[in-house]
Amino acid sequence: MITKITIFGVGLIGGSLALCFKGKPGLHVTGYTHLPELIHTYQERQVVDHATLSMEEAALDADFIFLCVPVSLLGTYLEQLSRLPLKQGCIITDVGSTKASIAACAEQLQLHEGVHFIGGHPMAGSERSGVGAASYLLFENAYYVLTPPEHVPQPAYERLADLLTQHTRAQVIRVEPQMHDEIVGAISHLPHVIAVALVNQIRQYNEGNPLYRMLAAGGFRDITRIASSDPIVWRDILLNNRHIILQLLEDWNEGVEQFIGLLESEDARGIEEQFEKAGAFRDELPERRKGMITKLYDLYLDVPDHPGIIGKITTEIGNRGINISNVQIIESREDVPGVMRLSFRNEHDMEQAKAMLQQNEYSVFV
Ligand SMILES: NC(=O)C1=CN([C@@H]2O[C@H](COP(=O)(O)OP(=O)(O)OC[C@H]3O[C@@H](n4cnc5c(N)ncnc54)[C@H](O)[C@@H]3O)[C@@H](O)[C@H]2O)C=CC1
Ligand SMILES: O=C(O)C(=O)Cc1ccc(O)cc1
Repeated sequence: MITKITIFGVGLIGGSLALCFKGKPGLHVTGYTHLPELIHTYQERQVVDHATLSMEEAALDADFIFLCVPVSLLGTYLEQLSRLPLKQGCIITDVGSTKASIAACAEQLQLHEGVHFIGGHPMAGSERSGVGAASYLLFENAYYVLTPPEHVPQPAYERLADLLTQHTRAQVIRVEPQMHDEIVGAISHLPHVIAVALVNQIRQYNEGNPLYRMLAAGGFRDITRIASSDPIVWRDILLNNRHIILQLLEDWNEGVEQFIGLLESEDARGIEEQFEKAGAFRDELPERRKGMITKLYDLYLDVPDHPGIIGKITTEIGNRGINISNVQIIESREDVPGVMRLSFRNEHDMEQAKAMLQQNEYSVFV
């Protein structure tokens, strides 16, 4: 028995899902696009088993349909699917970053008997977009939120949850749509607005003096990476969740006012307290990077500006039989690698790597 999976919109998220499923025994992946030129791209990148411009063909015998298009198009796709003949037991799901509106839309539509809609949102992604940025590792160890309506039978929910758990290696979690939008509004949508506003503030200063861009350092890059996210995808998310985001921005303004007060009154202790409280909360955020679920032990080292140095360091550690679970280069300047973060699964490995690096005269800090 072959399980047929159809993906509408094979971009960053749709393409990453396709790569998780493609080539697995018993699974067949079809990709739908409205753009003829993308058929060739999908085939060239071998991201799907079959690519089509026909919605009917894509939907006809699918066991699972994933809607992976921008949020403003999800309702239209769902509505079109509700009018097509679908396979008995077919599960339609989406990956949209907001959940209340598509849940309401699904409730209004009359899906065929035995066909179910279950909202979904993988809590992983990037500032990149398009199928070229897709990766089968994207969802590993991330949360994958599902928002099933109450009337969806448990076996249908479990079929989808099992498919996702097994092939994306994400952790499926069930959340109510409105609560999803409130929380994701705060932890994802608000930060995107702030990053974009901050970059645009500096961009304007830079028009008068290009030193702003030249001197922009690691902290600025760290907190503004998501300002490079896709404008269409994010236009849709923000408009769709605008009521919640507007409330969040009011709270944000209160925080800004509070800071203004602290600076005006030269409240040194108050400023320290803000950093202390924020640091304590942030340091406790769970690490859920790819390839790990548990806490990681991190080492930082200054990377000298030599060609091949990163490979040399990781090889030296590997040669001692020490497993590195993650490597990240934290850019502090645009022209040199900067600081390298090496993550280990346990303290023993970290300590061994630290001793070895220090013996080799690297500047290491924990
Ligand atoms: N970007 C991210 O990090 C994340 C995005 N999402 C959600 O995933 C969905 C897709 O976003 P991405 O994959 O990032 O975007 P993307 O731009 O990489 O992919 C969008 C896909 O939709 C297709 N598409 C665009 N306009 C279309 C139209 N008019 N008709 C038919 N297809 C159209 C594109 O061809 C492309 O395949 C969005 O709903 C977004 O909210 C969810 C989690 C993370
Ligand atoms: O790149 C990042 O850090 C993100 O925030 C990715 C992301 C974007 C949109 C989502 O709905 C979920 C995750």
